[in-house]
Amino acid sequence: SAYCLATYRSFDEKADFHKKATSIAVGLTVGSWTELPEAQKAQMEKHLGKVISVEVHEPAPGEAASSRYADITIAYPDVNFSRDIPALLVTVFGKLSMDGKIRLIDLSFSSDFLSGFSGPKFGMQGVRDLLGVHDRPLLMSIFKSVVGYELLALREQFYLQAAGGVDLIKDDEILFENPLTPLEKRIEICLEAAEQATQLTGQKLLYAVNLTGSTSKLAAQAKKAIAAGANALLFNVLAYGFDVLHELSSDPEITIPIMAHPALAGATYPSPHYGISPSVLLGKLMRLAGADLVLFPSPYGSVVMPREENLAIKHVLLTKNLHQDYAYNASSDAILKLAASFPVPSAGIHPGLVPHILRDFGSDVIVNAGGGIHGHRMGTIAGGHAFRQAIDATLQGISLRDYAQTHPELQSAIDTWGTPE
Ligand SMILES: CCCC(=O)/C(O)=C/OP(=O)(O)O
Ligand SMILES: [Mg+2]
Repeated sequence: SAYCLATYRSFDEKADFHKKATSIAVGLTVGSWTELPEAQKAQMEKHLGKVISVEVHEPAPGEAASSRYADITIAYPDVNFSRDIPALLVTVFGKLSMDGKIRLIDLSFSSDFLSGFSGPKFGMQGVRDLLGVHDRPLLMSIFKSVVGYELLALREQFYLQAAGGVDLIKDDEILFENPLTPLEKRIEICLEAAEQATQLTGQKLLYAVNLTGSTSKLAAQAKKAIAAGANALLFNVLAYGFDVLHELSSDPEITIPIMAHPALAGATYPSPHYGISPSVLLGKLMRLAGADLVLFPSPYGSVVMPREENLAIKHVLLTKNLHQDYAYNASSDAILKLAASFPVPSAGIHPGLVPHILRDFGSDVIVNAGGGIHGHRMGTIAGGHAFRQAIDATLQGISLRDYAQTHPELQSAIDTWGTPE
């Protein structure tokens, strides 16, 4: 049979980690092993978890005993669970997530398990194709201060963002269905504004409207949005669960890209001793569940995630396949290639940070900002221009300060937020 692999980082001052690994492998699969009669063992073997590796890290001299840990990899027979993310997560980290200082730091999937997932419907390439932009990073802006606003105010704010040359505009994740700006109306006025802006910029534009409401109505709500002309969806995945994203992304009638927002991720990824690593939570699982674009805190903004974690997310969102061809995964010929998801490092991004973003992510990235656009001293349109100028300069290998000498919007952004260069 084939296996899904989970790697944990377990902290314990004196545990026998090999013993612990065996108890995890048995406890989360067949329950008990040594006491079983031989006849039963033969029958249960295919359900038995296997310890793949245990790497113990003893504290260095002078280091606290509490820093002792082991990285433990366990192979779980995929015959033990159904082809859905809840089944996998409950198997590999359900009860175990509550059992002391232990963190899920990696997951890899058997081809059989992956066969249950078609991944992102558009992915990075598909989003680029929709916009007709293949030669540079994309630029996205975020509505700011939307709650309590009337349609006209929203329309105006949308137009100013679009006129600044952004490629995508997203609702803020805290904008829900409300009497002032109901979904269909919001879509109508924003797409009108988009058309008006396109006459100025010549650019196409995606507007990711926030898909909200009760889970049972989400698919219908998405189709209502599409009927109203929506061309992208924003979705607060973690508040609903990965399986809801999977349902939406695999629905053939949902024919527009889905943008995954990381809201609530901070409840799970930050601790080094507990929870789930960002590359799993905001990387592999988002792509597996079918997110076309994935937002996550950048290493340099206001809500910060360590740079190595950002780079790990980038890797798993873009890598050619999520299948780990392991000795235990017999069918290596059916390696599936899920479409790559667009990385969107976010929060506190301003034009001065563009060189860092392109250094870390290259061109396959979406530069995303709310305050960094609306907070521009010369106004929102200038905010978009400043970002486009920063991207152009960086792609040409010109320093922002030099480029700013002939580009006032960029100069003004540097005056306000500086640039680490
Ligand atoms: C990581 C999510 C970022 C987000 O939702 C958001 O609204 C960012 O806004 P700014 O920090 O760019 O103003
Ligand atoms: Mg937001």
